[in-house]
Amino acid sequence: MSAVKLDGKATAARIKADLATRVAALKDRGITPGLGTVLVGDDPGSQIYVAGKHRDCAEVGIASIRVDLPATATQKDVEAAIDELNSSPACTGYIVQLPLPKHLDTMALLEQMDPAKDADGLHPVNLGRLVHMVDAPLPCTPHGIVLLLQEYDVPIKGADVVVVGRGITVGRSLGLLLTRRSENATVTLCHTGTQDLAAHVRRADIVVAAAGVPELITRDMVKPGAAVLDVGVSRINGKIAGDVAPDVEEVAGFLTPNPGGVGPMTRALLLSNVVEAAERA
Ligand SMILES: Nc1nc(=O)c2c([nH]1)NC[C@@H]1CN(c3ccc(C(=O)N[C@@H](CCC(=O)O)C(=O)O)cc3)C=[N+]21
Repeated sequence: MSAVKLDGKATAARIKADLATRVAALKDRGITPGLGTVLVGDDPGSQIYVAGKHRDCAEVGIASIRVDLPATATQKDVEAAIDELNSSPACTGYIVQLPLPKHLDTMALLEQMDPAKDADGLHPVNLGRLVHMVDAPLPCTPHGIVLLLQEYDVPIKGADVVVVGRGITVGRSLGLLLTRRSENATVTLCHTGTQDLAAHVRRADIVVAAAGVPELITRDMVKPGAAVLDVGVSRINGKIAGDVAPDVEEVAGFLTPNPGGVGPMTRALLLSNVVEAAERA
C-alpha cells in the first residue's frame, strides 16, 4: 500500500490564488494589506522563514515591512518595533518571529501586540478567543492542517486524533481547534510526559507529529490507513528531518510530504490572516 500525498504545496497555491483576487478587490477600495515581520538575531533558519514570508506577500500583492534587529536588541528595542507596527497604517498585520533570543520576555512582547494585527493568531487574547470558541485570527499551522485534511476529504468529525507535541504554535492550539463543535474531533494531546506514545498513536485515525524529534513516529506505531501529518522542522546537515519516519508511507492512508506539506500551508494561512484583518478594518 502507499499513502495518498497530502499536497500542501498545491493546496497552498490554490489558497494564494484566491487571496490574490481578494487583495486586488481591497486595492480597488484603496486598501493595501501589509505584513510586518519582526526578526531578532541571525538564526539562519529564522532568516529563511522570514524571507519566504516576504516572497509569499509579493506573490499575492501584499506589501511587506521588514524589521530586523540584532541579537543584542534589548526588550525596549523590540517594544519600540512593536509600538511602531501597532501604530503604522501601512501594517495591517504582523508577526514576531519565534523563538526570540533567551534574554527577551516573549510573553510580554506578545501581549504588547495589537490583537487586531496579530497575523500568527498567537496573541493571548486571540488564543483566549479560540478557547472561548469565538471568531478570531487562527494560529496558522493548526488552521492549515485542518484545511489540508478537508481538501482531501479526510473525515475529522468523530475522528480519533493524536497530536504529538504541546507547543503553543502547533500542538496545544490544534487541540483547541479540532475540539470545537465545528470540527468535533476527539483529541489526545501527547507530550514528553506521555507514558506509552506508541499505544496512543496506534489508535489514531489522524496523527499530527509536532514534537520536533526526527523520526519519532515509526511505521509500527501507525494504524493502517491513518492520516499522518508531519510538522517536524528539525535539520540534519541542512536537510529537513521530519518527525515521521519515511516508511510510514507504506502503512498510512494519507501522508504529508515534508517539505511540501504543512510548511506551505502555514505560510498561506499567515497571508490569509493578513487579508482577513485588512477586510475587517
Ligand atoms: N511567529 C512565528 N510564526 C511562525 O509561523 C513560525 C515561527 N514564528 N517560527 C518558526 C516556525 C516554523 N515555520 C515554518 C513555516 C513554513 C515552513 C515551510 O514552508 N517550509 C518549506 C520548506 C522550506 C525549507 O526548505 O527550508 C516546506 O515545508 O515545504 C517551515 C517552517 C513557521 N514558524
